[in-house]
Amino acid sequence: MTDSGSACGSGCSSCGVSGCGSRTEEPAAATEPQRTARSQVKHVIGVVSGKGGVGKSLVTSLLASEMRRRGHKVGILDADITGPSIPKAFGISARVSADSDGINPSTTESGIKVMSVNLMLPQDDMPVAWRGPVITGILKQFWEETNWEDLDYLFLDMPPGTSDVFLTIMQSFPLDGIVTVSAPQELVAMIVGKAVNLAHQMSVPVLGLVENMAFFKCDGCDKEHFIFGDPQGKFVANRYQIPAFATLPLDPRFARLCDQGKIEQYDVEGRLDEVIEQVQIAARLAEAKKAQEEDA
Ligand SMILES: Nc1ncnc2c1ncn2[C@@H]1O[C@H](COP(=O)(O)OP(=O)(O)OP(=O)(O)O)[C@@H](O)[C@H]1O
Repeated sequence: MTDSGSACGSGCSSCGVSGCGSRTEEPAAATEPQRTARSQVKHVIGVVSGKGGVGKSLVTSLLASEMRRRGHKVGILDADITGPSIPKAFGISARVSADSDGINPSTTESGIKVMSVNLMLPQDDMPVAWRGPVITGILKQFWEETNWEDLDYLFLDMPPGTSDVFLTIMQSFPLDGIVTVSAPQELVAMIVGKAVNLAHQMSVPVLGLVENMAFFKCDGCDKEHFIFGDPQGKFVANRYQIPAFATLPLDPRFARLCDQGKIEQYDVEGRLDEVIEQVQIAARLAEAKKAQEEDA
């Protein structure tokens, strides 16, 4: 059992929960090196949600677009293998190509590099009915063999929930931290707590919480309507000591721009600034730690 007893699957060799008194084997190395010579990814940030359909892919797309707008070199790895929605949101249909050096990702209009299983399938409505071990193998291959070139930030659109695929990503990708996405119902807030607790147990920093669909702004009266109930995000962020908090409105333009493949055009009007600041702080901390290790 773990300290809390909540995340134990008895698989000591594959479990990443730190501080477990029952561990008999150390987990696999936390970071696999990238094999392709054409990749230099500086920082990896996961975007997670305890529950499906709350807007995790949307938040991944908005964070990546905003970082790109600020001049960073950005990539997205669509790790939601069974429900990949990133290519559609950015209007990418060109299949990825491969050469002897590795897989070449597709590029969005503003220059974000994207790798997704949907960019390898002959048709984008072809289902992916693979079990966990196959999916985790593919994700590792995407990480190790994609020619990302130089990237400042790689965002991972993680699968929803806390499945075995989620656990593998938390263990085997060199994450600087995660951003978690929730919606304003109590149920969602409770499930966010599970993902956050798991991240804490695995020693992955939780950098920010984005409460999506927090309110709807009416054209007629310009008033904010809390149609899904009272916002929970601020309370959840305080409770789990998450340093940054942001809200996004329920906005039909999101769905429209995603459908049109033009999500890069959405202006978040500074709503994600606090979260982005924490991402940049985590990046600086990781760089300082790396420099220290190299000096030692
Ligand atoms: N704030 C919002 N306003 C309007 N539509 C939204 C909003 N957030 C998300 N949507 C729409 O809801 C749908 C689901 O969003 P999204 O794919 O980002 O969720 P998800 O959490 O990644 O889902 P899954 O867990 O299934 O991967 C999309 O069509 C998206 O355009």
